[in-house]
Amino acid sequence: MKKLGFIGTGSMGGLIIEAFIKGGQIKAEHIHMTNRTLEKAKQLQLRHKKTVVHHDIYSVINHADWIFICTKPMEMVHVLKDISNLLRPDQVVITITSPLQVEESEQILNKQAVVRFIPSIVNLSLEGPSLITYSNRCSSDLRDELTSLFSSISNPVTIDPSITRVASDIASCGPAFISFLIERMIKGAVDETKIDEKTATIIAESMLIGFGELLKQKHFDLATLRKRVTVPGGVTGVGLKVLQNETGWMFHELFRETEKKYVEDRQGISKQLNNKGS
Ligand SMILES: NC(=O)C1=CN([C@@H]2O[C@H](COP(=O)(O)OP(=O)(O)OC[C@H]3O[C@@H](n4cnc5c(N)ncnc54)[C@H](O)[C@@H]3O)[C@@H](O)[C@H]2O)C=CC1
Ligand SMILES: O=C(O)[C@@H]1CCC=N1
Repeated sequence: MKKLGFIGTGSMGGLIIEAFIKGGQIKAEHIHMTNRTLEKAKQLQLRHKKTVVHHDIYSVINHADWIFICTKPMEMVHVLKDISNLLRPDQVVITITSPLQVEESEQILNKQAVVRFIPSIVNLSLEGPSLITYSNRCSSDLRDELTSLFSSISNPVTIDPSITRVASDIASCGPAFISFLIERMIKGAVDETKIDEKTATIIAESMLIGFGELLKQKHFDLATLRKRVTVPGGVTGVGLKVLQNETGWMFHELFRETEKKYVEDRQGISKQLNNKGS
């Protein structure tokens, strides 16, 4: 059984570890992890006693076959440069951030195969998308093995690098965007009617769970679902008209802005790649 290494056990690193253990393909004792603030990794170990906490990244790579780098994008290049001469050729490096392309990680490393696995917070429920890009160094057997691992916690979608930003906006930022919109729905309801926040939140969260389950059970696609709810001459139509007017080009603007941020992040990464010393 493969041993997994984790460099960075913050929000996402920690969540992926939890999900892999819950998914059942990986045993806790096969998880080797470290974090800059070691306490974070130790906290995770309190919940999964058999996981192994290491004091530094070098010890993690000594013990693991597949190594997940779960730091912020700008820290990722430093970590890759740090470990590049210590990795065995058969080890596999898995990055989880969108601004760094697999070819760029390969340039830093020597012979190792690189995979980009962009998770989503929803993967903690062993559901939802993850976005996968395999580098050319990945054999078809390795791709199969990794796809099987990723499938244990998500629905892996292989993406072309050209759609990385928008795919990640939908898959990974999407839960935050949807949460925000639902929070706005609750606030509107509380401000404009007699409902209290707690009741509105209970109803909204319950509606969302049912909504996800309907899609999962493939009763409807989004458009059919909307049409079924919109009784001719009823209230939904009135509400939808408001949404149509108010949302306008909102999401167009959102995707333009995230693209700008992506370009900035890519420039930051390029600078680091060209800076041979660090
Ligand atoms: N939060 C999310 O929903 C998603 C995040 N991502 C990606 O996940 C990555 C991590 O994001 P978060 O977990 O939210 O950030 P975070 O800040 O919670 O976690 C990063 C962790 O890496 C540790 N770290 C940094 N440098 C280190 C080093 N040299 N050695 C050991 N540990 C080190 C930090 O101490 C921190 O705990 C980012 O690159 C982000 O783009 C991808 C998809 C979704
Ligand atoms: O906010 C971020 O930058 C990360 C990337 C995808 C989701 N969260």
